[in-house]
Amino acid sequence: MPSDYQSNIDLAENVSLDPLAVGRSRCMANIAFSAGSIILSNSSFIDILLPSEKGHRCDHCHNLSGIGSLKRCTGCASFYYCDHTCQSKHWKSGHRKICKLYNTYISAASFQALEEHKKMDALLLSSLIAHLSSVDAKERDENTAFLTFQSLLPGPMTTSAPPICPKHSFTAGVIDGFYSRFENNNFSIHSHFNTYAHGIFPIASRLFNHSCMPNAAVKFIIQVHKPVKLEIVALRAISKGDEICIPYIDPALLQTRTTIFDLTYGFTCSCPSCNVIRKVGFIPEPPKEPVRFQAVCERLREFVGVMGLSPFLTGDDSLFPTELTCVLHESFISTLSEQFSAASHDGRYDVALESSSSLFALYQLIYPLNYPQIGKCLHLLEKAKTCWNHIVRSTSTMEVAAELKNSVVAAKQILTVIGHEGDHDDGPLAEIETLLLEVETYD
Ligand SMILES: C[S@@+](CC[C@H](N)C(=O)[O-])C[C@H]1O[C@@H](n2cnc3c(N)ncnc32)[C@H](O)[C@@H]1O
Repeated sequence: MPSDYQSNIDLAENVSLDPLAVGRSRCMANIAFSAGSIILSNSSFIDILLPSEKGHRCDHCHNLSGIGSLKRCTGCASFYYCDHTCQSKHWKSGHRKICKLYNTYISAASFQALEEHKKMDALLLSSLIAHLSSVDAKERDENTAFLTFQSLLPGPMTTSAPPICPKHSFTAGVIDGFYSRFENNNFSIHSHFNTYAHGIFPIASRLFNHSCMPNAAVKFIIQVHKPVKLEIVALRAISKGDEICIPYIDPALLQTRTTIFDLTYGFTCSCPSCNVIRKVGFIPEPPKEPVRFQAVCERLREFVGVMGLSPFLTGDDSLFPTELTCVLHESFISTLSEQFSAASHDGRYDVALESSSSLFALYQLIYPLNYPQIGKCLHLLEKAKTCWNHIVRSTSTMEVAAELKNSVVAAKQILTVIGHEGDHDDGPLAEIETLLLEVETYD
């Protein structure tokens, strides 16, 4: 068991579990949380880097280093560490059970035949078994993380576990039981909101249900020599007695998310946003013809400009105009994103800003307040950068300068609520600070 495993149960004392007929239980706030409060802090139980991150990050603490500066395990040459401290901790917590077998395991036909996400599950499961095999049975069976992991609800699929790496003494039934918890309790670990690893955080999994209009979100903290830490952050003020929910998947998957909940998690989402989508029923494709597409975008911006609270937050579909149902088609987001990127890249800043404003309007409709995807960029930081390019490369108006200021201030507010996440470099917040300095020259 990783000796650094830490779960801040003190913080979890501010929440409690309420029984539920569907999905066993839900997490309730025992106190009021202000926006930005950390509700839970929980170290990774097991985690695995994405293949693309191997050699860039330490396999133990995930610290990002320049290529060549990490120390490679001399046993397998496939795991990389900041230094002897990280290597020694990773060795003791399970790598010693995998090291000699790892390369044969990942090059075997049975592993190579797995789909990419199943390969990640197979590696996570191998890490779990390696952890469990590297401590004595008494210590293992009294470990909070392991006990909590075993208490997690299994996913709806009943597939057998993929081939795993270490030699062990668990029966196939026990391994399948572990595996049945992977699909619906697996977190994507991100830095500045870009996924770089997968991991299991049993206490967070035990506590938080999903909502497509969540009042909390997950972020990760990378600390040198320690396992990555998950934090649950309040996105807005949460009252005592409110249920606390996080998003399991991007709520912008407006059409496919129902299938994902059904197949991967085994539940039907009853959040206000899903209720509106159910009541809307058939979602038509957005018009292909540019003039009609632009008319839908204009109507969307107008509706969002005057709507007050989003119907996706209140669940009141009577507020949602029928002529806008096509904006819920997933191709609407991808079309606008492509328009925005292409126009921005080609220096057609007017077009880029209009696409960006439409995307931002859609995001205000379908995402809760302070949702990181809005602050992360694309629609505020990226928009601000486009405004800035517009200003420096052409004779743009005061209107664009005002839009730059509004975007950058709003992006900063969201990222301030979420707080720092991931790698130690300042990421999007640093870019915002730079842009804010530029904005001042226009005040
Ligand atoms: C990570 S666990 C969440 C904690 C879970 N409620 C428990 O009591 O252990 C994920 C599982 O919780 C249930 N669940 C999560 N969100 C739900 C929701 N919005 N409605 C119903 N069930 C939900 C599903 O069974 C899902 O597979």
